[in-house]
Amino acid sequence: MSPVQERNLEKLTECRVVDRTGLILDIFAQRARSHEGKLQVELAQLKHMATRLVRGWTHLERQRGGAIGLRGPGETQLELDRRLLGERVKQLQKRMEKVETQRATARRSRQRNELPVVALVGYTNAGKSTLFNALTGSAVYAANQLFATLDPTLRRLDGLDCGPVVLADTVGFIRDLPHDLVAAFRSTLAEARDADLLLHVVDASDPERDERILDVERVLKEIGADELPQILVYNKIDLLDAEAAGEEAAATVDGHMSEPAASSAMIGRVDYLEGGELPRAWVSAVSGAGIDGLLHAIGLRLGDERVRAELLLPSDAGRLRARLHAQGLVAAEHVDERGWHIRIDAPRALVEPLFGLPGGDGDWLRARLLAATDAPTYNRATPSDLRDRS
Ligand SMILES: Nc1nc2c(ncn2[C@@H]2O[C@H](COP(=O)(O)OP(=O)(O)OP(=O)(O)O)[C@@H](O)[C@H]2O)c(=O)[nH]1
Ligand SMILES: [Mg+2]
Repeated sequence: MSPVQERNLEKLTECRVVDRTGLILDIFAQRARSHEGKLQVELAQLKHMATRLVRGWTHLERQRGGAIGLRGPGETQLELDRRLLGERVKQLQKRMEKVETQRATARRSRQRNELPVVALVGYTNAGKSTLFNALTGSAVYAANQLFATLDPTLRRLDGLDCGPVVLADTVGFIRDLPHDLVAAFRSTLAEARDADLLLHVVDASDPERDERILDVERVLKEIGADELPQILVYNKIDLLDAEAAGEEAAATVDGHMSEPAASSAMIGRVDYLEGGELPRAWVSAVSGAGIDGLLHAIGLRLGDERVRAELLLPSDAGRLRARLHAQGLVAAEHVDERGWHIRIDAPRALVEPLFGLPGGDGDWLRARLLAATDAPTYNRATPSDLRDRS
């Protein structure tokens, strides 16, 4: 090997060690399955390559012998590389925008169809896809590798107390997920950001699980999903020995428990803690322990976050009715001689902005909808109530 070759090899090796983003991207590239996932990875790789080009990553020149003929007058190899990269990046960005728009449209229509979204988030390898399978009874690719899942997978989940929901599996998080990567996977992570509930899956057998939880919280913050309702799901409890697991579960609930603490019989239970702490569920996605309890907890948690009511709008309240439709809140309606009977069933977050409507409409809605949520049956708002408000 010539000294030059040796130096290049050195540079390359060095670069693989320090280039964490590049390494992660390589893994991502091997795992991406869908069109969207592949686009995201290629885009991120090119952008990453562009930052290295600026620093003069000269061995690329030799690799791109075929492109020499494209070089414009007076253009150096570096400039050419940069231009070609820039063009490809632009092309990919345009395609990504299209895919993102499609995804956003699908998400909005799901909201309109009143299906709440429950997203599985968590550190890579925590068992999200396995849990996804256990919850939906489907077979999604799960493997003992980092980043087995790159593309979000969506399934409808029936049989919950709160009605059907959409369950979303997502890409695993890691410590210090480079900022560029968060941006690159924006549309995948948007599934988490726009969810109604997050199941934060933790590998209970991981000795570093507490740090992992903090790492995931940090990424959630970065994508603007840290304020969403969450259930902490401690998975893989089959790997904890029974006695230790019992103590663990007892320790987490010490002092705040609504039920008496017990032993390993607590495995598979759900703890509802006080003082703003997250509810915790203890499950094994592999053995199925605790899955029923988790399903029940999801139903309860989502029940809190939805507004359900029936309203009777007089036929002259067309403007308010239009607003309800535009916001995607109307689950069903029929009209008779008394007016429009409108069934509202929607996430609270979509309903609350309407409480600010002018002309008394907002106050009227607030009174009707919030009262109705405590007793989610028929709300006796009558046309005369509606006229009284002015
Ligand atoms: N023993 C045990 N292993 C589990 C359990 N859940 C998942 N695993 C294993 O953990 C590994 C990772 O599972 P995945 O479901 O692919 O993890 P993931 O969180 O989806 O990983 P990424 O998609 O890479 O983020 C696989 O080998 C699973 O079989 C569990 O409850 N018990
Ligand atoms: Mg997965």
